[in-house]
Amino acid sequence: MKVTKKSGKEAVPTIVVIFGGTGDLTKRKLLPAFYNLFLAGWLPEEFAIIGLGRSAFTDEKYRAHLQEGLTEFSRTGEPKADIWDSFNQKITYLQSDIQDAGAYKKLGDKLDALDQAWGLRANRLFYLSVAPQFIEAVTVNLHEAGLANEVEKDHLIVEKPFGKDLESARHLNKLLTQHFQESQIFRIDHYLGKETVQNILAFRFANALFEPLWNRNYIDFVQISVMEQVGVEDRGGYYEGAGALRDMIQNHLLQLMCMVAMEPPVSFEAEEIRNRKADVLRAIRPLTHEQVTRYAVRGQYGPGWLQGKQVPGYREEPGVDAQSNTETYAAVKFYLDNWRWQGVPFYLRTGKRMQEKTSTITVQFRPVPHSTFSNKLSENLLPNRLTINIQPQMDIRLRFTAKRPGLEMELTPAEMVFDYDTCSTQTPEAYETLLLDALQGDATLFMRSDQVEAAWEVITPVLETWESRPSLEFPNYSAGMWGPENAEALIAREGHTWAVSNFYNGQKKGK
Ligand SMILES: NC(=O)C1=CN([C@@H]2O[C@H](COP(=O)(O)OP(=O)(O)OC[C@H]3O[C@@H](n4cnc5c(N)ncnc54)[C@H](OP(=O)(O)O)[C@@H]3O)[C@@H](O)[C@H]2O)C=CC1
Ligand SMILES: O=C1O[C@H](COP(=O)(O)O)[C@@H](O)[C@H](O)[C@H]1O
Repeated sequence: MKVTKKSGKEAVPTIVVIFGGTGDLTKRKLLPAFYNLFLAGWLPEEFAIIGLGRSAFTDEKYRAHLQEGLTEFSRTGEPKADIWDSFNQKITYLQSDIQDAGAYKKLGDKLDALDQAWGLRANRLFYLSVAPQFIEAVTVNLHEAGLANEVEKDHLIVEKPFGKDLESARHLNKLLTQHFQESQIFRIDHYLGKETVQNILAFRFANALFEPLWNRNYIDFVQISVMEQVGVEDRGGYYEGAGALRDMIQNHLLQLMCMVAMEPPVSFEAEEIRNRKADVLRAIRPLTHEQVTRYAVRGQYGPGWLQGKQVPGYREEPGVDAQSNTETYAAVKFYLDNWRWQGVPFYLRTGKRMQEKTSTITVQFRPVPHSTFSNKLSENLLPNRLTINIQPQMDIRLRFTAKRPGLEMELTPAEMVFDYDTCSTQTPEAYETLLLDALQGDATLFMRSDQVEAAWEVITPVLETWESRPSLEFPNYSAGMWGPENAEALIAREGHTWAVSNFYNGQKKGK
């Protein structure tokens, strides 16, 4: 077994209990992540997974069900028979209803039996891969059954959505902290586990080159775009009550903004990193309801064409109201009231059914203060720009201006690139990183209660304004476009334009 990337600690003997063990997330993400950690030698010898659900499975049938998911969804593909055979012996199933206190007695017996067999008290990681309405039942029952009493050893992972507004998030935090210490609770935001997202910390704080420029004196604006090609798929029921602002901006995009805007941490300790990120959220200038129309834009996709195929509009998707007011696109401009970022706009946008899938952070530097070159030559003089391509293209590229080789003085944009494709190591999935951190008790990449609440506070004026004024324009963009037209106006007001991914599938795509 290997030691951790951060502290040099080994993952200690652990039993993972998955509430929602028969659900989609377990099959699609959690089990493949645990399997790949096993494959790569990260799991301890004493390791077990207990899946829970109401569905009737024997241990054998449950393992076969998970194996199907592994074959379909794991980045390493179909598991090799001998490796799967040794891994699947670690998995058992407990048919039970979350709300039935008696089930926790049976769970306790299973946990004790494993501890006895191993001759130690293993750590316990309870994964709440269930709808939020079950959080109360799980926490109360775990507490009353005394199954998670060891603060240092027992942890809880809580999935999104973490509330649907500030009030419900506060309520959830209260429920959780009634029975658990904050240090035991890992609130997951899978974007923080993405390889390219973690690299923002390395890029910023392991290089002396960029930090002196990383402020209002040199940076013109920052854009964070998470564009998806998929529509709402079969999640209409959930998405109708969410929308792009709650589903993506409240969590993933604001977390990305924190990574870009945070002050240098003193150490790589979880609390230090999380404090610096919370500072960013607290510094975001609150929007008034009047400002929302100028600072935020919403959209909803209508029918359109994607990759040569006709696709339905959002209102035609299963589980969606024919008059739905839910936004599938959101763009917001934020300012930070602190010394570093005063006056620098941060543009955040996300949408479904976009022309391409591309998640990108663009940091645009100010233009040169005076052009040494003639007007004609300066036409090619673009401001420096740092682009962090998060997915699917994974790279960091810095645009600068160079002399085109030749006898004449001609300027041309050029790039310095760190391309993940050139690395020999396979990129782990976000859930692999996050689950390994959780196994090692490292909360750095998880959300603390104050961060979650601060993020809800930031978007509350937008949520309230949009909910109180249904859009009369929806649908206002066709599937396969880049979102509604007024998203261009939002940024054009400051003389800026949205950056399109300039490198995709190996093809250069304009400036
Ligand atoms: N799927 C995904 O890709 C993502 C999911 N999430 C979040 O993860 C959580 C789980 O999502 P997902 O797996 O998709 O949901 P599913 O609807 O696929 O699964 C729900 C799970 O909850 C279990 N369950 C429901 N009621 C009970 C009960 N009374 N007692 C015991 N078990 C119960 C079901 O088991 P059974 O039917 O056997 O009783 C099933 O295992 C949600 O909070 C979701 O928002 C977050 C990001 C992505
Ligand atoms: O949390 C969510 O994220 C996905 C996008 O995740 P990605 O890793 O594929 O970029 C989004 O589709 C979903 O609506 C949202 O709930």
